[in-house]
Amino acid sequence: MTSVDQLGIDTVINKKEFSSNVLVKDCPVVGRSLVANRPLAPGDVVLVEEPLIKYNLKPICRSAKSPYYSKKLWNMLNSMVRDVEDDKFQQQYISDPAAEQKQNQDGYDDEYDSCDYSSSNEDDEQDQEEEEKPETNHDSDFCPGVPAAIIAYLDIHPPTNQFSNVKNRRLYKRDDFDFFYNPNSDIEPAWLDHKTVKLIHTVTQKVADTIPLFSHVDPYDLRSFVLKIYSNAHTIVLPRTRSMPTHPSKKARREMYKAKFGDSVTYWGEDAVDPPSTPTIALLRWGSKFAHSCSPNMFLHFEPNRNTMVFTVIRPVKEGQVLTFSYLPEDDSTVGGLVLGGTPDRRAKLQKFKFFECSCERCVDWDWSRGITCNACHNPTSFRDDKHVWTCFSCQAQNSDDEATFIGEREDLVQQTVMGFVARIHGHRRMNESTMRMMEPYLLELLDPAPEKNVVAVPKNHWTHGVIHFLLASYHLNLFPRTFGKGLADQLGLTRQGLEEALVYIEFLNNTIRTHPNFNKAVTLQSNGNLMAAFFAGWRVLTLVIDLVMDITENKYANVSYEKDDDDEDYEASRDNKQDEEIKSNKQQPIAEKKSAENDGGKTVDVVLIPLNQDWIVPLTKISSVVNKEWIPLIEQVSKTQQLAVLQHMISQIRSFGDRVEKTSFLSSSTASTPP
Ligand SMILES: C[S@@+](CC[C@H](N)C(=O)[O-])C[C@H]1O[C@@H](n2cnc3c(N)ncnc32)[C@H](O)[C@@H]1O
Repeated sequence: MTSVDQLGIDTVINKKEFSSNVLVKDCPVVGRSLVANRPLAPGDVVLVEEPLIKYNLKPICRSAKSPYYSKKLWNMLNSMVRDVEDDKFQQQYISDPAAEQKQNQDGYDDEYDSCDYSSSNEDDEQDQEEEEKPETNHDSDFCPGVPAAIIAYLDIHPPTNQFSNVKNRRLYKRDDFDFFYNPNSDIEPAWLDHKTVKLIHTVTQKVADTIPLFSHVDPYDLRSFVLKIYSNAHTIVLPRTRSMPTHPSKKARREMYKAKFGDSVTYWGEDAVDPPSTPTIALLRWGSKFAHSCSPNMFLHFEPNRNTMVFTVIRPVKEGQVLTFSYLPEDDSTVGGLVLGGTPDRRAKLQKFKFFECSCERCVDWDWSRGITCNACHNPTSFRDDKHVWTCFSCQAQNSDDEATFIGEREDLVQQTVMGFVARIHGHRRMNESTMRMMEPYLLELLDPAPEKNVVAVPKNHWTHGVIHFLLASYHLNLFPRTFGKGLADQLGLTRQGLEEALVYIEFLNNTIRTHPNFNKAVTLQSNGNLMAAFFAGWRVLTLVIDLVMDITENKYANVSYEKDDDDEDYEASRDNKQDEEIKSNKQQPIAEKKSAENDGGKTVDVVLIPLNQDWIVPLTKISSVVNKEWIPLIEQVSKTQQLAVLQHMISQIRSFGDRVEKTSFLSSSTASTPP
């Protein structure tokens, strides 16, 4: 074991804690890694470090971060990557038609949008959507991207003449990059069979040979730099930079984002109130030495104000234990697809972009987020181990992949469909009207297919079952009421349905992602689960539930006294809410709660509460119980030293929501038990 001080800790901000908390060790399986030098507790900060290099994944103009960028160069590099990719794809497809389908399973982005649900008759809308496709298929922001890495290389080895005016350039030492691991085909020729490695080799050689700006570059050095970026760098999502004084309406919008924006775990900085702009690639000297785990013991966030990456412990770590974080994004922009999804998909992604077969505790455990229905006893309790054998925990029947129900084409189609909808609701794809209209019946059909279709229903313990409920909840609690009105949604029972769907999703996250099932107590393998991934994925649906409850249980007229004017259209329009009517006619008994007045310097006002709809009490109480009792105490421990503003804001919203559900359901039951 080696002390980190011996290897140089210039980039580390918390030098003292870092060198006392960790040691460098050659470990079995994960190789050279950082291990705990003493027992660590949730909330302990292991490393605060400044990136050695940082650049935009998709630069759009020449800037301090991309001084060598030009549109022409960018297009040239993208077309080189595309040519090599197309070439490779053609060769592979000619020799192996099955590879075409496999190719599409490697990523969860646009490829996952090719399923038949979008075969509606509105061609014009489809055309518009086609135009939105990015210039190259980046798979996801997780993929570090070859063109941006090639441009970033010029920061380290700048061209001599034309760019002598590039200012404030950081000077790198010759050996700055020797510290990083990369797959080296000179030592292991087998790397030449790896698709991404091969692509990087071909493109970097072509760049050095043909682009004058790179004529001074050693192709071998350029190639190993790009491979090092792929193997070691992190993606972070930064907010848009603000150079103008903030207009009050923008400030209000930022406040709204502050409340809503819970979607990027890689960016949890204190300014996380603006929507994110371009993803940024950051290479850390010491941060790159932590191993990956899909059930990690640390959580990584970026602090833009200090330009530092922070690694915080999220569960107890014993002395000597390998310190891990998730190389896969834990944020819910890839909801279900990666950290929430099945082991083969996570492993494929890590193999494709990080060049290793993941052997973390979750990947070698039973694949808990991919349960299927046993074809012998018909219970949804059959799971696959890392030897690819499906075993039913109810009747012990065993099956191979070929014999397992749902696995194969059906699973692929369901995954494509749900990820296509997720990309439209929360990703970069637009939700057009026809897609929205057919979303609900399509998803319901997946859960309960008509017998004549002769297809398997999505199994209860499969991650897509959870994500389908997340999508349905988003539809019933948000999309439908926004389009057709809250009153109609409520009248049709869709709000209650949405709350029940939200509960299914939260329970999936809690029972499968935050912890793992334990059907068979004799099974010794049991990974720890991923609290942060469950929390961030849950936030998307929680924010809808919280908004609904906080809005509908507050009597907004209680503190407003003005005479009704016959011409007051706003007043009339607001009367279509059934519950407001009931309050005004005093059918229900309001109680009061204190809250900070939003526009009044933190002054508190009395909020008059409205009893909770009886039908909603059960799902809401269950949601609140899972989140407030099982998640929040742990999240509070994690944020104890860092006090991350965004995390704090989420915690306080969830706490207020729990409080409101409790008070207004009490009010509802006391109203119900009062004789008329
Ligand atoms: C970013 S590097 C980590 C530091 C590296 N071991 C070094 O010496 O610089 C990533 C490499 O660590 C190993 N590794 C990390 N996490 C792993 C995991 N969960 N399973 C298997 N190998 C892992 C793989 O060899 C991977 O290519």
